[in-house]
Amino acid sequence: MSAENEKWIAAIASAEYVKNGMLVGLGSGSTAAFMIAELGKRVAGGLIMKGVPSSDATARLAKQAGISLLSLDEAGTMDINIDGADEFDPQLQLIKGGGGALLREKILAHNSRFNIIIADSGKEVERLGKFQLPIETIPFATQTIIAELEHLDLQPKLRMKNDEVYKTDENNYILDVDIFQKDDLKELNTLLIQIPGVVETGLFLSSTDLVLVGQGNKVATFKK
Ligand SMILES: O=C[C@H](O)[C@H](O)[C@H](O)COP(=O)(O)O
Repeated sequence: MSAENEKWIAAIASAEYVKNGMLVGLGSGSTAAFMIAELGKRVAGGLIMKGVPSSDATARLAKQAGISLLSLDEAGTMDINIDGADEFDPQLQLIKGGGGALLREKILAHNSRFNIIIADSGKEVERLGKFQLPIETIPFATQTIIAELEHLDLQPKLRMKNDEVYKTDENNYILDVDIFQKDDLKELNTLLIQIPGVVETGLFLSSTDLVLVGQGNKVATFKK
Protein backbone atom coordinates (compact mmCIF):
# COMPACT_ATOMS: atom_id res chain seq x y z
CA MET A 1 0.00 0.00 0.00
CA SER A 2 1.40 3.40 -0.92
CA ALA A 3 2.22 6.17 1.54
CA GLU A 4 -0.46 8.27 -0.19
CA ASN A 5 -3.09 5.64 0.53
CA GLU A 6 -1.92 5.33 4.15
CA LYS A 7 -2.25 9.12 4.57
CA TRP A 8 -5.68 9.01 3.03
CA ILE A 9 -7.08 6.25 5.28
CA ALA A 10 -5.60 7.92 8.39
CA ALA A 11 -7.22 11.20 7.30
CA ILE A 12 -10.62 9.53 6.86
CA ALA A 13 -10.31 7.95 10.32
CA SER A 14 -9.53 11.37 11.84
CA ALA A 15 -12.62 12.93 10.24
CA GLU A 16 -14.76 10.51 12.28
CA TYR A 17 -13.79 12.50 15.39
CA VAL A 18 -15.29 15.71 14.02
CA LYS A 19 -18.87 16.14 15.23
CA ASN A 20 -21.55 18.71 14.51
CA GLY A 21 -20.82 22.16 15.88
CA MET A 22 -17.10 21.61 16.44
CA LEU A 23 -14.32 24.14 15.92
CA VAL A 24 -11.48 22.28 14.25
CA GLY A 25 -7.80 23.21 13.95
CA LEU A 26 -6.68 22.35 10.42
CA GLY A 27 -3.06 21.25 10.08
CA SER A 28 -0.76 21.68 7.10
CA GLY A 29 0.99 19.39 4.66
CA SER A 30 0.06 16.56 2.34
CA THR A 31 -1.58 14.35 4.99
CA ALA A 32 -3.62 17.25 6.36
CA ALA A 33 -4.71 17.99 2.78
CA PHE A 34 -6.46 14.58 2.64
CA MET A 35 -8.20 15.39 5.94
CA ILE A 36 -9.35 18.77 4.62
CA ALA A 37 -10.74 17.13 1.47
CA GLU A 38 -12.59 14.54 3.58
CA LEU A 39 -14.03 17.19 5.92
CA GLY A 40 -15.10 19.18 2.85
CA LYS A 41 -17.04 16.14 1.61
CA ARG A 42 -18.68 15.76 5.00
CA VAL A 43 -19.59 19.45 5.13
CA ALA A 44 -21.21 19.07 1.71
CA GLY A 45 -23.11 16.12 3.17
CA GLY A 46 -24.44 18.19 6.09
CA LEU A 47 -21.69 18.25 8.75
CA ILE A 48 -21.67 21.57 10.59
CA MET A 49 -18.17 22.66 11.62
CA LYS A 50 -15.76 25.54 11.33
CA GLY A 51 -12.02 25.36 10.77
CA VAL A 52 -9.04 27.38 11.93
CA PRO A 53 -6.20 27.06 9.37
CA SER A 54 -2.56 26.60 10.42
CA SER A 55 -1.14 28.09 7.21
CA ASP A 56 -2.07 30.22 4.23
CA ALA A 57 -1.92 27.10 2.04
CA THR A 58 -4.35 25.27 4.33
CA ALA A 59 -6.69 28.28 4.34
CA ARG A 60 -6.78 28.15 0.54
CA LEU A 61 -7.43 24.39 0.48
CA ALA A 62 -10.14 24.60 3.12
CA LYS A 63 -11.95 27.39 1.27
CA GLN A 64 -11.82 25.37 -1.95
CA ALA A 65 -13.24 22.40 -0.02
CA GLY A 66 -16.17 24.54 1.20
CA ILE A 67 -15.15 24.67 4.87
CA SER A 68 -16.02 27.88 6.75
CA LEU A 69 -13.01 29.41 8.45
CA LEU A 70 -12.41 31.43 11.59
CA SER A 71 -9.28 33.22 12.74
CA LEU A 72 -7.67 32.01 15.97
CA ASP A 73 -8.89 35.21 17.63
CA GLU A 74 -12.46 34.43 16.66
CA ALA A 75 -12.23 30.77 17.63
CA GLY A 76 -10.31 31.06 20.91
CA THR A 77 -10.14 27.38 21.77
CA MET A 78 -10.65 24.57 19.27
CA ASP A 79 -12.50 21.36 20.18
CA ILE A 80 -10.07 19.31 18.16
CA ASN A 81 -6.94 19.85 16.08
CA ILE A 82 -5.90 17.46 13.30
CA ASP A 83 -2.44 17.70 11.80
CA GLY A 84 0.33 15.68 10.17
CA ALA A 85 3.89 15.08 11.38
CA ASP A 86 7.32 14.42 9.94
CA GLU A 87 8.14 11.88 12.65
CA PHE A 88 6.49 10.49 15.78
CA ASP A 89 7.98 8.23 18.44
CA PRO A 90 6.46 5.75 20.95
CA GLN A 91 5.89 8.59 23.49
CA LEU A 92 3.90 10.49 20.80
CA GLN A 93 6.62 13.12 20.60
CA LEU A 94 6.84 14.73 17.17
CA ILE A 95 9.06 16.54 14.75
CA LYS A 96 7.00 18.92 12.62
CA GLY A 97 7.68 21.77 10.24
CA GLY A 98 8.94 20.01 7.12
CA GLY A 99 6.54 22.27 5.25
CA GLY A 100 7.47 25.33 7.30
CA ALA A 101 4.16 25.65 9.17
CA LEU A 102 5.40 24.67 12.65
CA LEU A 103 4.77 28.00 14.40
CA ARG A 104 1.06 28.37 13.68
CA GLU A 105 0.66 24.59 14.02
CA LYS A 106 2.12 24.68 17.53
CA ILE A 107 -0.13 27.59 18.46
CA LEU A 108 -3.21 25.68 17.25
CA ALA A 109 -2.13 22.54 19.11
CA HIS A 110 -1.68 24.59 22.29
CA ASN A 111 -5.15 26.09 21.93
CA SER A 112 -7.00 22.83 21.23
CA ARG A 113 -8.68 20.49 23.71
CA PHE A 114 -7.74 17.35 21.78
CA ASN A 115 -4.87 16.85 19.33
CA ILE A 116 -4.89 14.15 16.66
CA ILE A 117 -1.90 13.41 14.45
CA ILE A 118 -2.42 11.59 11.17
CA ALA A 119 0.46 9.91 9.36
CA ASP A 120 1.64 7.20 7.01
CA SER A 121 3.70 4.35 8.42
CA GLY A 122 6.98 5.93 7.26
CA LYS A 123 6.64 8.58 9.98
CA GLU A 124 6.84 6.09 12.85
CA VAL A 125 10.32 6.00 14.45
CA GLU A 126 11.87 4.58 17.62
CA ARG A 127 13.89 7.74 18.12
CA LEU A 128 13.28 11.23 16.73
CA GLY A 129 15.92 12.92 14.62
CA LYS A 130 16.46 11.18 11.31
CA PHE A 131 14.34 14.01 9.96
CA GLN A 132 16.11 17.29 10.64
CA LEU A 133 14.46 19.51 13.22
CA PRO A 134 13.13 22.79 11.80
CA ILE A 135 13.66 25.88 13.94
CA GLU A 136 11.90 29.15 13.04
CA THR A 137 14.05 32.26 13.52
CA ILE A 138 13.56 35.96 12.93
CA PRO A 139 15.65 37.16 9.97
CA PHE A 140 17.47 39.85 12.02
CA ALA A 141 19.06 37.27 14.34
CA THR A 142 19.47 34.30 12.02
CA GLN A 143 23.22 34.56 11.34
CA THR A 144 24.08 34.80 15.04
CA ILE A 145 21.75 31.90 15.77
CA ILE A 146 23.48 29.83 13.08
CA ALA A 147 26.83 30.49 14.81
CA GLU A 148 25.37 29.49 18.19
CA LEU A 149 23.81 26.29 16.83
CA GLU A 150 27.09 25.37 15.12
CA HIS A 151 28.75 25.74 18.50
CA LEU A 152 26.18 23.29 19.90
CA ASP A 153 27.13 20.86 17.11
CA LEU A 154 23.63 20.95 15.58
CA GLN A 155 24.86 21.60 12.01
CA PRO A 156 22.22 24.20 11.10
CA LYS A 157 21.24 24.70 7.47
CA LEU A 158 19.31 27.76 6.37
CA ARG A 159 16.30 26.51 4.42
CA MET A 160 16.22 27.68 0.79
CA LYS A 161 13.52 27.54 -1.87
CA ASN A 162 14.16 28.19 -5.56
CA ASP A 163 17.59 29.70 -4.74
CA GLU A 164 16.10 32.14 -2.25
CA VAL A 165 15.91 32.00 1.52
CA TYR A 166 12.64 30.26 2.44
CA LYS A 167 10.18 32.49 4.31
CA THR A 168 7.40 31.22 6.54
CA ASP A 169 3.85 32.62 6.60
CA GLU A 170 5.08 34.85 9.44
CA ASN A 171 8.00 36.07 7.27
CA ASN A 172 10.59 34.25 9.34
CA TYR A 173 13.40 31.89 8.33
CA ILE A 174 13.84 28.18 9.03
CA LEU A 175 17.04 26.50 10.19
CA ASP A 176 17.08 22.71 9.83
CA VAL A 177 19.29 21.07 12.46
CA ASP A 178 20.60 17.64 13.27
CA ILE A 179 19.37 16.37 16.68
CA PHE A 180 19.85 12.62 16.28
CA GLN A 181 22.70 12.49 18.83
CA LYS A 182 20.69 14.39 21.45
CA ASP A 183 19.15 12.29 24.22
CA ASP A 184 17.22 14.80 26.28
CA LEU A 185 14.81 16.49 23.89
CA LYS A 186 13.04 18.49 26.57
CA GLU A 187 16.33 20.00 27.67
CA LEU A 188 17.32 20.64 24.05
CA ASN A 189 14.02 22.35 23.31
CA THR A 190 14.33 24.58 26.39
CA LEU A 191 17.86 25.50 25.35
CA LEU A 192 16.77 26.34 21.79
CA ILE A 193 13.76 28.48 22.64
CA GLN A 194 15.82 30.50 25.12
CA ILE A 195 18.07 31.79 22.32
CA PRO A 196 16.86 35.33 21.49
CA GLY A 197 15.50 35.35 17.93
CA VAL A 198 14.40 31.72 17.96
CA VAL A 199 10.65 31.92 17.55
CA GLU A 200 9.72 28.25 17.88
CA THR A 201 10.97 24.73 17.22
CA GLY A 202 9.33 21.82 15.46
CA LEU A 203 9.60 19.62 18.55
CA PHE A 204 6.07 18.86 19.78
CA LEU A 205 6.84 16.92 22.95
CA SER A 206 3.60 16.71 24.89
CA SER A 207 0.66 18.09 22.92
CA THR A 208 -0.48 14.93 21.11
CA ASP A 209 -3.42 12.91 22.45
CA LEU A 210 -3.86 10.43 19.62
CA VAL A 211 -1.91 9.29 16.55
CA LEU A 212 -3.74 7.60 13.68
CA VAL A 213 -1.33 5.83 11.34
CA GLY A 214 -2.08 4.17 8.05
CA GLN A 215 -0.36 0.79 8.07
CA GLY A 216 -1.04 -0.96 4.79
CA ASN A 217 -4.82 -0.94 4.46
CA LYS A 218 -5.50 -0.57 8.20
CA VAL A 219 -5.32 2.36 10.59
CA ALA A 220 -3.43 1.83 13.85
CA THR A 221 -4.26 3.99 16.87
CA PHE A 222 -1.69 5.16 19.43
CA LYS A 223 -3.00 6.91 22.52
CA LYS A 224 -1.27 8.95 25.18
O1 LIG B 1 5.17 22.27 8.27
C1 LIG B 1 4.54 21.27 7.93
C2 LIG B 1 3.82 20.40 8.87
O2 LIG B 1 4.41 20.27 10.13
C3 LIG B 1 3.40 19.06 8.30
O3 LIG B 1 2.33 18.62 9.07
C4 LIG B 1 4.48 18.01 8.29
O4 LIG B 1 5.62 18.48 7.59
C5 LIG B 1 4.01 16.70 7.65
O5 LIG B 1 3.73 16.93 6.32
P1 LIG B 1 3.27 15.76 5.35
O6 LIG B 1 1.92 15.31 5.81
O7 LIG B 1 3.23 16.41 3.99
O8 LIG B 1 4.31 14.69 5.41
